[in-house]
Amino acid sequence: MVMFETDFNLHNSLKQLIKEFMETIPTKAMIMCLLNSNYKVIYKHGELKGFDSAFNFGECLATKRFNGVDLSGVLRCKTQTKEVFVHDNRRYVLAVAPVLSTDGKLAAIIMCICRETEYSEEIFGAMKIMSKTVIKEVIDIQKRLLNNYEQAIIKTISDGFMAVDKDGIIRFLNDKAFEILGVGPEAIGKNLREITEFEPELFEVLKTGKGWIDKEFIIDMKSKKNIHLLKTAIPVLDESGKVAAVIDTFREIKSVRNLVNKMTGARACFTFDDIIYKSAAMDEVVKFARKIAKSESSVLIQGESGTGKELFAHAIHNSSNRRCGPFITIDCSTIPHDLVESELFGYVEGAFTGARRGGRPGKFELANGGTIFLDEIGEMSPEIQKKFLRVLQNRTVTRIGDHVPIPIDIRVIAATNRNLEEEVKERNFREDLFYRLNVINLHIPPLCERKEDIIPTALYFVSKIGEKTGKADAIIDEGTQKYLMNYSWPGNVRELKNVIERGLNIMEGKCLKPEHLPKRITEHAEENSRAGINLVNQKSEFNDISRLSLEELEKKKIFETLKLYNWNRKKTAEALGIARSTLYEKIKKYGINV
Ligand SMILES: Nc1ncnc2c1ncn2[C@@H]1O[C@H](COP(=O)(O)OP(=O)(O)OP(=O)(O)O)[C@@H](O)[C@H]1O
Repeated sequence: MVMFETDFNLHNSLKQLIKEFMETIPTKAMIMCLLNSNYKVIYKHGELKGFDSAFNFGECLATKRFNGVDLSGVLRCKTQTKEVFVHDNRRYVLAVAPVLSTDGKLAAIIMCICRETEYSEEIFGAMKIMSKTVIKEVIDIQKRLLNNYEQAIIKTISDGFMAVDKDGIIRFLNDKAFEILGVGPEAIGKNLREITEFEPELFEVLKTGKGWIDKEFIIDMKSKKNIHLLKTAIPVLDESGKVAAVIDTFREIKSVRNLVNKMTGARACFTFDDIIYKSAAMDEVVKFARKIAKSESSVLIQGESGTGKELFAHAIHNSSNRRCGPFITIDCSTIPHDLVESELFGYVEGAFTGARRGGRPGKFELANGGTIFLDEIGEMSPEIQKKFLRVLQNRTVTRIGDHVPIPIDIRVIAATNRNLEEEVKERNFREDLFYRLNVINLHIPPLCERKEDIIPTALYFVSKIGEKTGKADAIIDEGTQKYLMNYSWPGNVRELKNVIERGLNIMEGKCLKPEHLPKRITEHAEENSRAGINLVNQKSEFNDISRLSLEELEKKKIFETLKLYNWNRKKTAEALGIARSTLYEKIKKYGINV
């Protein structure tokens, strides 16, 4: 861009000068033109009989000859020259003044052709002045431009910027570099070794001329310890190809991570406003979660699959003081066993004097300054549980292959649909880890225990999912609502969401009807009514919800087992592990039609 502007300025200035000069010349028998560095005529002033028509300087000069005059010498020597030549039995003077840029390259050519009788040394002198004046002017512009650009770039880049000369003397530091390295302007002029606690690898670059791009370092400065950086070092060579300086740009890894998190979506998307409920049970859970969101303590969220554990984890993070930090999710059930360690703790590539070069950070490091959400924590292997406990105790992680702990500042939210207390009893889950995680416990009740939430949540999904398909104002008819209420929702809110999405996809009008529901829901309701279970009409949902739901579950279990064993009571009693007489009593109690 700078070059383009420079050429543009150069050519414009030259055109102007040629024009002004030609206007002062009384003779008409003269042409002065400007050629670019590819020998193409870009400007022509004046007239010369016999040369005007079909006169193509570009072509002539492409062969570096003009009317038999060999110009290659002039252009090669890059000095101003003139020759006399004959055209149509007349003698002409051809004068050429190359315009050279600062690095000695051909930037343009001023060329003049005139009858020998019209020629004067002033013309030649003027051409010389033109080429010199302009180039000086342009160089000044170029310098000014470059200076402005450089300053603007260096000032505005969010990276630290350091220039070190061939002896390792710091020649330049920008404001960001002062901030990151914890040094002041007095560092300029000092040897790099004086401000670091190790032999800086930049000396290697000065020695070998080999730089690097985006390498990770943890460095200790005299003024500041443990700076975790991503660095790029570019050697600057002099004319003879020797390393004259190194330009070192760097940024703090936390800012790199913030950027990565932003780009890769390692953010919590939901807030408490996204949690839909009407039930008193859920109201209590949400109120409690809002209260503990600001705390720094670990949270263990328990609940069946699809009840919204992840949703709560997002909402807690977004209401916490860490909301601007990363939110990193680890699904402990899906990371391949042999990758768990490197995923969680990261690894190093190799170590070298003073500074440590990193391989890849683990999820704990990525979560630094934010929240780590460990989903399905119950699936974590005992070996990893042990290592994880150490991270929580020491608040540091050590990358695989390294021995230096990296301090981390994270809040842990874990979730499971297992009964973790039972897992502890069964020795599948470490007790010490359980207590560390279970500082705050949140239990999300299954959807079947909070029937008042079914319809509001279903309507919410209609408007949310319907937005994309133009069915946001669809209604759920009464019959459909009854089916939804009578179903037991083993997949909880996730299942409800899927059912609504499916229904919206297959329905044609504006009303979600029973035929738009999956068979398992309508059949289930019919079975329930055959079993004498009518969940919708149960009046006392509020009075003693836990007792009623237990009974309801028992009734359902007996009905399903009877159905499974083709209404054979002996087999059913055996399968349920109860006496046949007890089974008869229950069938009678619950009014099941067998
Ligand atoms: N109360 C709610 N209001 C609105 N949407 C909800 C609610 N509860 C759950 N959802 C939605 O249901 C789906 C499942 O929720 P989520 O993934 O949080 O459940 P989970 O308990 O973490 O499931 P799993 O144990 O299988 O990981 C998500 O799309 C979520 O947004």
